[in-house]
Amino acid sequence: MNHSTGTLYIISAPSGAGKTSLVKALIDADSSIRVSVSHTTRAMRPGEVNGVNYHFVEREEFVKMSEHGDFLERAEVFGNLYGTSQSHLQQTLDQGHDLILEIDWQGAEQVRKLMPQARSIFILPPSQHALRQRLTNRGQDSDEIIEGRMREAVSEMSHYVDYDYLIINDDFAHALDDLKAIFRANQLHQKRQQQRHGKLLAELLG
Ligand SMILES: Nc1nc2c(ncn2[C@@H]2O[C@H](COP(=O)(O)OP(=O)(O)O)[C@@H](O)[C@H]2O)c(=O)[nH]1
Ligand SMILES: Nc1ncnc2c1ncn2[C@@H]1O[C@H](COP(=O)(O)OP(=O)(O)O)[C@@H](O)[C@H]1O
Repeated sequence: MNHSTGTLYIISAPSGAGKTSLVKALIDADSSIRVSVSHTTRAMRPGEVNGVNYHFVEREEFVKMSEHGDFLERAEVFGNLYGTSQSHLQQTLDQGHDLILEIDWQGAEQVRKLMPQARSIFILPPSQHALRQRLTNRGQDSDEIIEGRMREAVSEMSHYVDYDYLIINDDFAHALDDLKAIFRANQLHQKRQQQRHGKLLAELLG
């Protein structure tokens, strides 16, 4: 038995905490890890690419997909719909790749019920002040949108207790090390399980 299934990871954080930057740095360092591309009805930001950052769709198309059962999970966040498409998800895991879902707490709850083996990570900013600073410095949202995200941040952050791991993204390099450590430890665990399984199978088959 050389084949092992990848692990599904849920990563949540309030908007602006740095989850997209951390996940990008993680996959730059380990190309075997995949990130699921969600569908959203949100408007595209400058520099975003359809099919890369998100699949940008009209509300009508999203609702149609939802009624068709295309989503593993979906939620309304900041007045926009977001969802994880089922297609390729299991295939990616079966190919042995770890797969990351960057989703909010509502989506995380749905995925935990369906796939209890998923590991979940919550990323916190060092302070609300730093969070506002990052949203402002990112320079992609209006003041009104930033205020809305700050209001939602408190409610999103209150769910961190439900996650397996908590990372404080104060110093970026330190937070990235923590994230890498979680993936590495799990990969080693999976490898060990695989060795055990291989040994058992060899014994069974004589
Ligand atoms: N439930 C769910 N939430 C999602 C999905 N994709 C993104 N989100 C969440 O939607 C929120 C807003 O994401 P986005 O518009 O990219 O803003 P950003 O977090 O400020 O970069 C974040 O909390 C994401 O985690 C998804 O497929 N499902
Ligand atoms: N540890 C950090 N210190 C300072 N700025 C950071 C840090 N991590 C991320 N940022 C910056 O904060 C902004 C928001 O990060 P982003 O990854 O877009 O957050 P999210 O995906 O959680 O909304 C970006 O401009 C990013 O470069």
